[in-house]
Amino acid sequence: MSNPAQTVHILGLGSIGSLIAHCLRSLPSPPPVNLLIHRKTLYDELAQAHWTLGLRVGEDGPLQKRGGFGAELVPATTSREPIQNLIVAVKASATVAALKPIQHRLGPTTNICLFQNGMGQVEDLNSCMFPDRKSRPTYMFGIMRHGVYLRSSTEAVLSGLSGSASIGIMDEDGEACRSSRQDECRGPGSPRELLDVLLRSPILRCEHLEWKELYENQLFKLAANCVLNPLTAIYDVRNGEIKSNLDMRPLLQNVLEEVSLVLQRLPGIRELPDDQKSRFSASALERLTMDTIEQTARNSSSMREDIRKGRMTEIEYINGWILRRARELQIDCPANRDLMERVLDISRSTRRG
Ligand SMILES: CC(C)(CO)C(=O)C(=O)O
Repeated sequence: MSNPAQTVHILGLGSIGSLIAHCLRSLPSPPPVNLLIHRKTLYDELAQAHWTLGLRVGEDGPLQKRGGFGAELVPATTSREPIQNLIVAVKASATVAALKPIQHRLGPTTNICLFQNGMGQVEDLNSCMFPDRKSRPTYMFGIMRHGVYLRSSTEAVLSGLSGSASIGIMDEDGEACRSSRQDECRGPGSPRELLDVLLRSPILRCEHLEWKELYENQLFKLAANCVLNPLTAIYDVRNGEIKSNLDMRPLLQNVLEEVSLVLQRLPGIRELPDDQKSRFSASALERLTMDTIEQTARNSSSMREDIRKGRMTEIEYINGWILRRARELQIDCPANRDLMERVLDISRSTRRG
């Protein structure tokens, strides 16, 4: 990917966006990486850091700096250059607002890879920005299982190397690139080319999953986020403390029991044979969540960080998404509702204060 048309644009420089930007610029013969920045203060801070981003592996690991980034201040940019590859790492709730100013640069040949927590963003993008099927970009999804947080706007901390990521490609029907379209999927500027670049990073440890498997993994990650994110935000603790805190265990189990009831009734899951559906049982989700807690024990979750920094959280795309599906399926989910309300209350008071 040395052709400037193959530039990877990154929208959102929180912990995930910074990690991906850093990993891409760490590759041998790295692709051009262009940072699309909304906040003038962040743009100025990066300019002061001579357009470098730092990453520490482990809290006390050495600071590894990477540079050579392009950058555009999005609201002010006059560029009309079409965007071929876009990685979206803004908060789920900010997706449409963040993409609107660059809408004229996106089209059916754009590859948009969403590296976000939560579910429902593609539905939002399609209804608000791409109502016409023919104008829609190719969507890819990334699931991030790394524990990573920002120590400052130009320094990310990866809590360890035990995390991993998964990526998959949807076609316009919501299915993976079919085998008959593999060539189309692999050509220059194709989603597969973007995927191959991401797969090369030894730190990201990305695996490629077919759509069905990716969708299931999104739901597993969502289940873990439904407990980990709100609990760490409400109790103001690091991820690992959930495991040792016995008070939180019953709450965790109640939330996952409701999540399990909802997930098992979703299209694509409810048709599965019983032995495969059992991967969505409450006890299976609890085991997966415990694994995530262990792998990211030293991390401060994104929701806890949002609350501490007085920013909006993604709760409506995590527990909120479960509650919307539950309403359609007429399943009562009091534990999820309660967690969401508590996070919204704390968020309102910290954002006011
Ligand atoms: C995996 C986990 C829970 C890591 O903290 C995360 O996704 C987050 O913080 O949002």
